[in-house]
Amino acid sequence: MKEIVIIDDEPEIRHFLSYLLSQKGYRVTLCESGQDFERLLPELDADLALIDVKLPDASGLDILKQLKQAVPHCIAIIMTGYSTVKTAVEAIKLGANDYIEKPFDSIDELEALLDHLLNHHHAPYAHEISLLADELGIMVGECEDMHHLLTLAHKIAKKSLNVLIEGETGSGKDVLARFIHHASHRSNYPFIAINCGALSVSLLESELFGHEKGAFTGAFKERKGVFEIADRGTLFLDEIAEASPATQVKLLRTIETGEYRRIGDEALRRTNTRIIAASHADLAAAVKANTFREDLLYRLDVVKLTIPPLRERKQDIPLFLKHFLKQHNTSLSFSDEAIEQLMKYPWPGNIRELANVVKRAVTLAEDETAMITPHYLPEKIRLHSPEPSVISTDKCEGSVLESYLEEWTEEMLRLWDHDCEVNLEDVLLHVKALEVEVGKAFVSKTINETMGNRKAAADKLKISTRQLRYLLSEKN
Ligand SMILES: Nc1ncnc2c1ncn2[C@@H]1O[C@H](COP(=O)(O)OP(=O)(O)OP(=O)(O)O)[C@@H](O)[C@H]1O
Repeated sequence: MKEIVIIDDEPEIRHFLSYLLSQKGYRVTLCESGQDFERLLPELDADLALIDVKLPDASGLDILKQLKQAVPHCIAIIMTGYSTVKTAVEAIKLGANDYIEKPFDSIDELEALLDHLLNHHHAPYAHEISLLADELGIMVGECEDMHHLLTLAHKIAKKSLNVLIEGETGSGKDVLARFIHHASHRSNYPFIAINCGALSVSLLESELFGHEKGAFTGAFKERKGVFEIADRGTLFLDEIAEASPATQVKLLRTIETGEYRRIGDEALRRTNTRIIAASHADLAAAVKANTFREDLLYRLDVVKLTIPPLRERKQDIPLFLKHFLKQHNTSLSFSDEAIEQLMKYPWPGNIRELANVVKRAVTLAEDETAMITPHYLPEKIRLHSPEPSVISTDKCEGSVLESYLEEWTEEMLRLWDHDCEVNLEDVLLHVKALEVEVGKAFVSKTINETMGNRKAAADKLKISTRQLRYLLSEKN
């Protein structure tokens, strides 16, 4: 017989759960305080624990840690009130299997959750995650941090919580947002992605909230906004840090109340959209720099998922290569030397950059060879040495630029001296690489100066944010 322990100081909750679960044939043990739990712990061998997040003499998180240490196989569910949802998410990060909100909305759902957890436990979750990832063309890889991240994303997907995804450019924020949408109960409704950095203030507001006919010059007919289109679905707000202060205020209001107005319309409309926001910039730093609203960050950052950059999960590079080769439907493979070279490169553009490198190599190598050798890799990768000779987006000190320029000049003079056969295309690629790296260095330096505010950096450099993203090789 499966044993369930209930740790809650409210007698009504203990009695209700005890009655419900005994009826279902589970053996139930009750604890009314942290002290009670500690007394029981040495003898405890429960299959499932329901833990109140706040007890008068202990925190649910401490109890969870003790439980996971003493009885690792025990399934843990945190019981929380709305105001403590953030703590519940914290509990999931610490190993809780799920959380439920009190008062319980639906007893059926609670029963179904307990039955599912007790009868299918860990393996099916991993299985469900890998099935969904396959379906969406997501390569999960072997990095433990990524596995934790996807497990957490999968667990919270079914809750109506806003999510904030942080991660460097090209690291897979959009991919993760789609994964959450498809793992949620909203998957039959639209997933809409919108880039807050790519549109002017008025265009962004019209995209978000919609407009009435004649609301502004050029508004020839009425238009739905994405809050309306993604009703009951998911709205992915990419590059949220770049929304203007005025748009941030409107977003905050809609996120808080679920209400909005189309531009040029007085009527109040309602939306039930889950927000997933993403930023490559550190939003906490943006709040400190007064470029992002603290209250908006608080609303968005209910669950924060941080994607590690590719350079911190290089063990996955060979798997990504296979994944992308398969997508190109080719029999080509990478030589050991090419893989070695790819493993040394720091990948400032992350997975997008890697995908582009594979695409380029396949295009060049197809019909010429069966093996992609370093020859088919871009200069920046072939020339890269583990020392910081290539400018990365987060290292933009003058010395790094200087050493890159020195290396570039040396290589150009070598080509010029004709001691080897010259392929003019290679020379021109080398010139192009210089343009790219110098552009990137200026942009990175300016973004650092503006504390991550891309709009301010673009203004300072007298370019558009779209151009800035292009210079950072963020868009194909
Ligand atoms: N785990 C993954 N498996 C397969 N492909 C991936 C994975 N992660 C990212 N990619 C691919 O890498 C590219 C960039 O991913 P994505 O657009 O999600 O990055 P991003 O962090 O949202 O970028 P940006 O900061 O520019 O918005 C896409 O082509 C995507 O398909």
